Amino acid sequence: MNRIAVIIVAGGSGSRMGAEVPKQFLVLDGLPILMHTIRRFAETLADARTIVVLPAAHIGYWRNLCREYAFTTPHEVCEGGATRFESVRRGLDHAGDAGLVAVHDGVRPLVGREVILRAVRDAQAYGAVIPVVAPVDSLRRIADGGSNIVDRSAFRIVQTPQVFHTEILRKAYRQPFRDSFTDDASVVEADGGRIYLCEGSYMNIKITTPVDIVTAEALLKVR
Ligand SMILES: Nc1ccn([C@@H]2O[C@H](COP(=O)(O)OP(=O)(O)OP(=O)(O)O)[C@@H](O)[C@H]2O)c(=O)n1
Ligand SMILES: C[C@](O)(CO)[C@H](O)COP(=O)(O)O
Repeated sequence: MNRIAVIIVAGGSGSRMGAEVPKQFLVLDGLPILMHTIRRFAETLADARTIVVLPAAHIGYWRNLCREYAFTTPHEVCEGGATRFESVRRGLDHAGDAGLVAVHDGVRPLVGREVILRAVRDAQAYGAVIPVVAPVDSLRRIADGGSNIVDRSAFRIVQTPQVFHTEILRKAYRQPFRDSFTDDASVVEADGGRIYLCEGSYMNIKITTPVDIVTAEALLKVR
């Protein structure tokens, strides 16, 4: 396997969660969310270099949390930016000479070993791989003051880790930011890259609003 760098982006403010601290620091089953996430990768990719991107104002807070929870899983810390795009770009500066880079949301603490290994294996072959799941609800497009049903089989819900050959991701992240860059795949695609899909997991939720905390607590019990 190529050497791999894991960039865990946790530089956001968690505005939709509305908590007193950014959601990545909230405690889930006795441990801050971000520590669950880092552990999942350390357990699965023991030799990977792990870079954790944090809000500049919370780096000291994180170091205190690590002491408080006696969290010793190895990781490097770097300062994030105003957007996820900027945070990933800064994380990439720390990826060194790894052949592959996996970018994962710090707020997806339930990511499983199978999804991580599948994305990494497929990225070695295809260069740019993202995990997805099929929507389980009906979908409607809002248009012209009304809405129309769309064919849900034509859509997939996108997750992380998104894994790339490092040179593909580095080149893509030299582009100027666009509002359409919601994930790493959108950045690579805008640079002319082709994105391959692999199977994600319905367990791999992104903690975004308070209800996700309740869901994640429940899911942790069944793992
Ligand atoms: N400037 C930013 C914004 C987001 N992220 C990270 O990208 C991931 C996915 O973003 P999201 O769920 O939108 O997190 P927030 O931006 O923190 O949430 P919100 O949009 O509700 O403010 C999170 O792990 C978040 O910390 C980041 O590293 N740097
Ligand atoms: C990267 C991501 O988690 C893939 O689903 C998602 O695009 C992040 O979106 P958000 O707007 O930052 O919540």
